[in-house]
Amino acid sequence: MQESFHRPQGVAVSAQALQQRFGSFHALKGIDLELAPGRVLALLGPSGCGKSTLLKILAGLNQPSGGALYFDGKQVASPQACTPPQQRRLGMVFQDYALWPHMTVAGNVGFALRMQGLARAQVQARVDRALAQVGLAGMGHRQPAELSGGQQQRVALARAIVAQPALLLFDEPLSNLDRDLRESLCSEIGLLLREIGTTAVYVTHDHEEACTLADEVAVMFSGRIGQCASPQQLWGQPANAEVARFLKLGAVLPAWREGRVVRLQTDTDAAATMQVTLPEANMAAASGPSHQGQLLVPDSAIALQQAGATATGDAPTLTAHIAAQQYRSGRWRTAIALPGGEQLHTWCRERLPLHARVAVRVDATQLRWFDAAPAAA
Ligand SMILES: Nc1ncnc2c1ncn2[C@@H]1O[C@H](COP(=O)(O)OP(=O)(O)OP(=O)(O)O)[C@@H](O)[C@H]1O
Repeated sequence: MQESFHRPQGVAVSAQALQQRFGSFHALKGIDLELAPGRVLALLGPSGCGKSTLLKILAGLNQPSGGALYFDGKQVASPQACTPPQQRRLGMVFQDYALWPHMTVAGNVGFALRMQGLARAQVQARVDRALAQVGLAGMGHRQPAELSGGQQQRVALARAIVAQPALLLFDEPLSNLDRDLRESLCSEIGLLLREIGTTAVYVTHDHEEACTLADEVAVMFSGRIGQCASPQQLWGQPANAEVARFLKLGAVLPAWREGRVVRLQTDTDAAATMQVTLPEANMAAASGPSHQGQLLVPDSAIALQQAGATATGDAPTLTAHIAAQQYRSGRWRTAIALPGGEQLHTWCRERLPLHARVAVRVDATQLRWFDAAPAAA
């Protein structure tokens, strides 16, 4: 029986319950997404979570085994029918640039326009404009082999935008470049996307890249979206412990709560328990009166208590030990290990002895609670 899906209005991309099976392996297990025109979505997640598989369905390179995909309210993919890539008005940028080595830069960028039968002068004008937009004005006569990796990726970007696509797709385009170049090109791509206003989907496993570029970030795990939100929301209000762990927001500790009162063991001594009352806003992932679950202690919520200092006010404290320190830009980035092995990170002015026992003051207003999730099907 064919499932029924709604025809989305005013949405550039709408994925409804998308599934992808490869034989018995279920690579996408029901993806729902909506992307407004001109917005940039990053697909972020660990290796093998299904980012590229989802991008290939958007590109028309894979046909979904379930669900439906709409571009501008028109269905482009379902298990029954699939619009081919060349009819989807797409621009694509891949990790390996995929430039034709025997063509000049201008030849590469203008190829699709020539195939569309545009007049020579028109092709030239649009190629020149696209090259200027990516910072390669005047380099159209060069061969790809005469360019650096970063410049080749700019050519690929110019080629993707020159035909004014309705949707731009990026598959880890910066992962072959060194760190400095990655950072600068990433901000440039972000600015360019805002300038041209094209809807875009960008696959990456790099948190910073996702935040720099995207209006929304979908964090994926094992073929599902764990959370889709703005970078600010994701970092400030992670929806579950898996998202918090993946984003490395801090330590995620097993705990117990009754109402808003959370208790966790703070030391190897079973009697040592920290008890805090969380603000209502930090309990969004809680239901029912009491529950076993996990407490996120973000790195930003902790401060090392000076040796010998007495606890101030009723700030809760954890006992931990110094696990490692690295000197960076005049300060020590300090890893603190909690009894269960989880680590928190903070900055110190001074070097501390390795394995020294320390007390860690915790700002309870920054803690977040997650009820233990039922076992995944
Ligand atoms: N054609 C295929 N046949 C069988 N399995 C596949 C196929 N394509 C992808 N897979 C599997 O589907 C899962 C998701 O793969 P995908 O490439 O989408 O992950 P990813 O999140 O993009 O990972 P990475 O960041 O490493 O590129 C993986 O387990 C992969 O092995």
